[in-house]
Amino acid sequence: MNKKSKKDVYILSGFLGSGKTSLLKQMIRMHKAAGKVPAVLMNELGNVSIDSSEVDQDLPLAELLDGCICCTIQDKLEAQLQELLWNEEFDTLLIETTGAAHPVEVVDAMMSPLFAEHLEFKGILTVVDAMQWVRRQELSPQVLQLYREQIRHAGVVLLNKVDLLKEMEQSTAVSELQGINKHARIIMTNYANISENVLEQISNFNQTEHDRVRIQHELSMQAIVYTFNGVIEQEAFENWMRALPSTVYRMKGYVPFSHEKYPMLFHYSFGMPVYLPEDMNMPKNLVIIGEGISKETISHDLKRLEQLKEV
Ligand SMILES: Nc1nc2c(ncn2[C@@H]2O[C@H](COP(=O)(O)OP(=O)(O)OP(=O)(O)O)[C@@H](O)[C@H]2O)c(=O)[nH]1
Repeated sequence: MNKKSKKDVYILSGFLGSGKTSLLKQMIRMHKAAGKVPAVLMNELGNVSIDSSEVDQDLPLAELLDGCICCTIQDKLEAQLQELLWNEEFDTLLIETTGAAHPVEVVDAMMSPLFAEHLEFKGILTVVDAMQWVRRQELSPQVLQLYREQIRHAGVVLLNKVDLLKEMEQSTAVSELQGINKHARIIMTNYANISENVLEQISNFNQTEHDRVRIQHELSMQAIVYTFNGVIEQEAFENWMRALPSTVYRMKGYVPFSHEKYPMLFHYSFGMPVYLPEDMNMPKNLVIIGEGISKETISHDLKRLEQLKEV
């Protein structure tokens, strides 16, 4: 593991051909200009990588081919991430997803409790092909639904290829996208050309701690990592879990219950918890993925459960 242990992670989402690789190139340029080293993880559906030749040779690069991060190749993703974290020197990880990926599933696949404490999830940037958006009625209902999901969970939405639209169409498209995600910053781009202050909207890129906390609260999607120091009562944990808002989509990790020798593997998906005993010690990390949730509140509440057990 290198000197800066927490790596900022951005997910680049968007339908096929929308401009994700163009955005990746812009983000690499921006990070380099700020003196940061970005690493790139590319996921493609085919078994040959086409886009990886677009990435500068000197950057750490991992490729996941022949399947989508969010469903078929989760294990490979874990292995690739671990390899990058342990063997490469970098500050930021840029993940380019396939056009078929659901963003919540990608965040879920990426935030493994085995190493989540080394990752700082910054947000999702979704690229929308402006012309395809105008003609979206030609898409199947399933593809249209995926489109909406990619927009709904983004911190920033790029309405890309605006050179192909008339001015009137541009403003209509912007308000339609804002209607789907009122928290996101919607920006019109050509060739995904964004300015540095767009990254400032979703990260602590050159920012004070105060600004970072304020902006994090406004983000659409968050992944929070809590590391337990002590043990907790299962009943108290379940009471806490039941009081969570419905915008917590997913939790997973190893929870140290007072009655168990080792932390238990815990999975929670849209309200349904599953517990599995472990027969060895695992990192006591709990990953919480959702929208409009506060890291401070969650950390405070879980710490209190640990303190309850101490007295
Ligand atoms: N006219 C126009 N073309 C663009 C713009 N941005 C990207 N393109 C073109 O659109 C095509 C797809 O761009 P990419 O950046 O490769 O998009 P992608 O989302 O990575 O594509 P896939 O990896 O195939 O999903 C390329 O031929 C780009 O040159 C734009 O703003 N205007």
